[in-house]
Amino acid sequence: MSKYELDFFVSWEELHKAGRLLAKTLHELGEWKGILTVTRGGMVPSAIIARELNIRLIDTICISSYDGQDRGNFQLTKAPKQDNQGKGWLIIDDLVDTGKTAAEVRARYPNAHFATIYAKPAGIEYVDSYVEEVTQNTWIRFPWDMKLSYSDPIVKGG
Ligand SMILES: O=P(O)(O)OC[C@H]1O[C@H](OP(=O)(O)OP(=O)(O)O)[C@H](O)[C@@H]1O
Repeated sequence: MSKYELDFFVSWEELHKAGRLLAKTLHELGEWKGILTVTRGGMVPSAIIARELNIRLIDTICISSYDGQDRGNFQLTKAPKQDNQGKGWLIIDDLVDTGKTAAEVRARYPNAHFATIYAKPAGIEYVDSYVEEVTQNTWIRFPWDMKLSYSDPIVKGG
């Protein structure tokens, strides 16, 4: 049985708004050399932040660990070399959940600034900036994982 009891549905508009809020925070912190995007979840947030902060230098850290809601094999397929352990760079992901991905990435780039849109308590210690905290038992449904579909009226079970 899944340990996630709650669904948190995020629309494109909400994601865009949260991404802009994160960009504002990051802008106030100073100048950034570039973005290291944690694929795939960090790609849309990175696009929003890159546009707002006029960042054109973007690289990827290719890593995955989930198969649906199940934690699968941890796979790191690409981690670019960085001068000075990532100093002056932003690392962007959509969320930290257990913090395992963030811990792995941080160990490689300890001087970079790790930022996410959402953070759950177990992973929050690895994040320098985030927009919103959600509970550990919540599964976040990002807009790229959803489609519009018909819903029954509430009186009919919708
Ligand atoms: O804090 P953690 O428990 O490590 O979970 C967070 C990570 O899990 C998700 O990626 P996922 O492994 O699902 O890869 P994907 O974004 O390519 O689907 C998410 O984008 C984070 O990178």
